[in-house]
Order: sequence, then structure tokens, then C-alpha cells
Amino acid sequence: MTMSYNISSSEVEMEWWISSIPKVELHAHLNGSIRNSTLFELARELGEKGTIVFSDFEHVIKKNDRTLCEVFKLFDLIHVVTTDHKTITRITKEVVEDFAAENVVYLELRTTPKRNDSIGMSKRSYMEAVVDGLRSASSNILDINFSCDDLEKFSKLPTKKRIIVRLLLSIDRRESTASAMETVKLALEMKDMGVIGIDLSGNPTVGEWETFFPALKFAREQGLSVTLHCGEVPNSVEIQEMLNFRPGRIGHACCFQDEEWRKLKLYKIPVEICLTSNIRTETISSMDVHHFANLYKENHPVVLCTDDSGVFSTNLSNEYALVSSAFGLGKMELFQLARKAVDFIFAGNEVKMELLKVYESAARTLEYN
Ligand SMILES: CNc1ncnc2c1ncn2[C@@H]1O[C@H](COP(=O)(O)O)[C@@H](O)[C@H]1O
Ligand SMILES: [Zn+2]
Repeated sequence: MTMSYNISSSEVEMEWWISSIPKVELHAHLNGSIRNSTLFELARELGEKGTIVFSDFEHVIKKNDRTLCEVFKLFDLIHVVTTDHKTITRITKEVVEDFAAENVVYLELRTTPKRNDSIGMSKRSYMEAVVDGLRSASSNILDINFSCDDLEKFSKLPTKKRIIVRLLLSIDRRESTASAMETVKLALEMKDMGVIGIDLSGNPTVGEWETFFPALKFAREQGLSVTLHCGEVPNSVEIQEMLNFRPGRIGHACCFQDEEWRKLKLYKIPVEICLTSNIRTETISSMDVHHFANLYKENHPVVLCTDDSGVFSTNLSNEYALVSSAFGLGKMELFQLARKAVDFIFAGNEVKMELLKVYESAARTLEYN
């Protein structure tokens, strides 16, 4: 008896093709990208020790439809399970290996440095645990202290095992100006460990732009790149202030009014598009009204990203497949979309040149029909 599946052979072929194109991921939160299996394993261990009640945890984790506010409650829960040095090292290693396995060749991984005095964790020791995770990843990862010679070898390394990783330090919107400034100073101290920028994220209904502005301004003056979660909820005043700051990129741009679209396009600020995240958190009601279509049509800089691949059960290949099925992009357009993302990375020209070589070589071997 033959089994019947809902997926056609052409869809399977397309999935395979998408997984084989080199991809660039610019918006991935470390703790949101944790493997489901790891999350359950860690929660079960803490349940056995009596630190948490596993069944309560399981109930929240397994829930599929979550509003944006519920997602932030979930993150607080994930942090209870993940925030110790050993676990942070482990999940960093796994997240990097997972991205490399689907042919992500360049990853800007972002995470919020956390302080927890009760376990001797400072923001710095948290970040050192992340860097240890990068060092222990089994992929041919070019992350820290790479030399130009290493970089030149990159495009010749075996596919699905090679990845360049850079780090962005996130400021959580619950933080004070002093705490945000501490994160920026840490980023500056860790420049030689792959840190290249700052992200502003966290619950968009919490905190004021004025609180973060001094730290973000200082970051930029000191040569760090800045990306902002912008317009996840309607807030015209804040969106305008963020756009006037002229960040290097923004994430989401879901709740923009006409004037804000005009400004975004005038300033040509690249947008990190997170389709599954926007649909699952109901920030956008359905794919057919998603702003990707208009931005893409108008040739505005966009880059497809996962946001929280663990929490939203997606990966970058799946985001490309979604764009193909929802907006009708063919193989050539998908390849060009992936390649164009190189223009918007925060790493410097040497890395860009090497990534372009990866795309040149892929363009010669891939078939587009
Ligand atoms: C769904 N859209 C989103 N909007 C805003 N912030 C988000 C987010 N998804 C994740 N984060 C931010 O990233 C943290 C988890 O990773 P790290 O602990 O930093 O590694 C969350 O606590 C939140 O601050
Ligand atoms: Zn995000």
C-alpha cells in the first residue's frame, strides 16, 4: 500500500533546493532559537530537582497560538531553565550547529546579557559562556579572532558545516539607562570576540525610547552597529523617533502608518522580516496582508529572518519556502533575495567579499528550473 502525503513532489524538491542555497540570518535571538528537545530536557531535569513544576512548564511550552504578550511570559519561563553558564554554552553551540546544518553561512546571533548574583553570573560572564559555545561548535565556524587567511579559505569549506558568526548584544526594554549603558560598554570590550552591534528588543509595550536613546547613541558613536525592534505594536511617536535615529536596520515594521512607511523608504533602512513570528504572534493577521510584498515590489532592502526558530518552530529555509508559496517567488528570485542580504550585514568588507564568493560559486552549481 502506498502512503499518500499532502506535500507534492515539487514542494519536496523546492524544500530541498531552498535548504541547499547559502543563506544569511540577521535576526535570531539565542534563547528563542533553543531546540525544543533541549528545552524539554532541561525543564525535566529542573522538575526532578523540584525547582520548577514540569507539568505547568510543559503546558505553556506546548501552547501553539500565543499573543505577543504571552510570548514574553514564555521567555521569562525559558530564562529560568536556561540561564546558567553551562546551559548558555550548550544552547549557543546547538543553535549555531542548527543554522550551519541548513546552510546558513553567516549568522548574527543576538542575546541579552544577564546578571544573576545568586549564581555568580555577571553580564560579562554570561557573554563569555556564549563565546565558549561558539568555540565548541562542531561546524567549521569562523567566529572570533579569525585571520584573513582563514577567511579566504571559507568559501572552499564543505557546505552545511561552515558558518561565520557575529554577536549582537540586546538591550531588554525593561532595563534602565544605566543597565543599557553597561551592555554597550560590554559590547565595546568584547569587540575582539565577535561582538559587532547592539539590538533593542523585549516587550514593546514596556519602556520608553528616551531611556535607551543615550546608550544607543553612545554605541553608534563608538562604532557599533545598531538594530531596533520597531513597530511591533502601534506607537507612532516611538516609531518616528526610532526612524529619525537612522538605525543600521530595523526588525518587524508591522504597525506602520503612511508617514512612517514614507520615512523608512526615504532613509532606505533595511528591514529584517520575520514572517512566521509576525503571524504566530498575530502582529500581522495573514500572509496576504504582510508588508513584505510591498517592500519587495518596491525594491526596498529586506532580509528574511527567523526571530525565534525554537519558540515558533521554524527555520530559515522554511521562511524562504513561505515567501515562495505566499508571494510566488521562483528559485532565481529566492537566490537573489538570499544573496542581497549580504549587503545588510554588520560585519565589514572582508567578510562581505568572502560571502559573495560563496554566492558566486553556488550560482554556478545550482539549477534554477
Ligand atoms: C517575538 N518578537 C520579539 N520582540 C521583541 N523581543 C523579542 C522577540 N523575540 C525575542 N525577543 C527578545 O529576546 C529575548 C530572548 O532571547 P535572549 O534571552 O536575548 O537570548 C526575549 O526575552 C526578548 O527580550
Ligand atoms: Zn526579534
